[in-house]
Amino acid sequence: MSLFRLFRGTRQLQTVRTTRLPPGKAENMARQVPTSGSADDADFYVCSCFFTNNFYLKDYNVHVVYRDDTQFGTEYKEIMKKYGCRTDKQWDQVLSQAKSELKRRQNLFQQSLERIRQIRAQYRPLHPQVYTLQESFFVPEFLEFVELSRKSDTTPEDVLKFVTSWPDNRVYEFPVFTKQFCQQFMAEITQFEESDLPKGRPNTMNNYGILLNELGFDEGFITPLRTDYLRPVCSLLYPDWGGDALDSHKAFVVKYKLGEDLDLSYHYDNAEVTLNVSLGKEFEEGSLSFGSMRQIVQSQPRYSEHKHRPTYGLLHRGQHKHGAMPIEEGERYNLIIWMRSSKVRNQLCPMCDHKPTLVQTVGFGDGFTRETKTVDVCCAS
Ligand SMILES: O=C(O)CCC(=O)C(=O)O
Ligand SMILES: [Fe+2]
Repeated sequence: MSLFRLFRGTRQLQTVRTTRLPPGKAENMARQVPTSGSADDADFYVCSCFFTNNFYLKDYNVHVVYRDDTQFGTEYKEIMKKYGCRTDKQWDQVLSQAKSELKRRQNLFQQSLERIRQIRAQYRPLHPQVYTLQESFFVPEFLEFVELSRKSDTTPEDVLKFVTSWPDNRVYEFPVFTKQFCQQFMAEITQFEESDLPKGRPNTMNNYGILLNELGFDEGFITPLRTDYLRPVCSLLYPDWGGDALDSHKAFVVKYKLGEDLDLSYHYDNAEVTLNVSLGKEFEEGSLSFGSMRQIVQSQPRYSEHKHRPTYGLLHRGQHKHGAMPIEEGERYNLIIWMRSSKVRNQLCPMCDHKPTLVQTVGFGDGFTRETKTVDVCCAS
């Protein structure tokens, strides 16, 4: 199997939607049915800014751009003093953190492939059935909501009856999974977390949490969840953010616990639309706080707080800035799906605000594709 397929697992295979098939059978079908060449079959890329922009300096809780030592010194030496980086020794540490972040990113894809190989060879799932999406994982309200969204004459107003909405900020909440599914899924994640196997973390702001593609969830679970269930909903709710053309994703679980990560800094996602489902376990506080859209600079942004309710999902625009407030008790696990639309991001990379410069990668990369020119047959002579 090529490295590319091993990494993404979705290039040639696609799950057929199954209704309550026995787990083993559903899994076999998911692995055998070839796709018919959908948009999701495209080759995906990262933007070259992945190797320069948005480097997170943990000690100072800031994101920086690092191109080389000279640019970095000119742009940041003075600014960083405001953040408490005052001595030469502190500056040397900052510089070395930026350089090691560059190295980490350069090695990221190769290391991820190595982890995937090792996990495939050595990990024995606790609940093999949770790797293949089945309708029994969903609550009936969610299925009804999706069913309605799939109909061609359904309007956004029709589906809003199924969600709690904050129309002024376009955040939507609705029930997604059953409690039983959430428990089994978290048990699976916990078993993996406690194993000795290597783990890829979702991003540099999270020290815990698991990348789901590495564990083998993309092919049979996240991809069909995105294409068959979330895309119809997002087509209606976010047509302006490529909701009808969400053709790749990055999916992971975040975890917060006293003594580990408690919260997540204010940020925006590298996504057009994000689904954030609260899985449990038991926790106090830890709400999601939304501010303004990335492109809008407000001196006093209005924040709105959204409480996580286990089994419920919050859907929001990726570039809607948000942060997770600290938990005060217990453990909180959330399934996060950053959904990307190449149609939107090929025009402007959300991380550098330029037309993306494509760099070959493996898997979904950051969801950019090479644009194919279309010929308008009416005008062609
Ligand atoms: O912890 C949460 O609920 C939010 C996580 C998040 O925003 C992210 O990982 O992008
Ligand atoms: Fe986020």
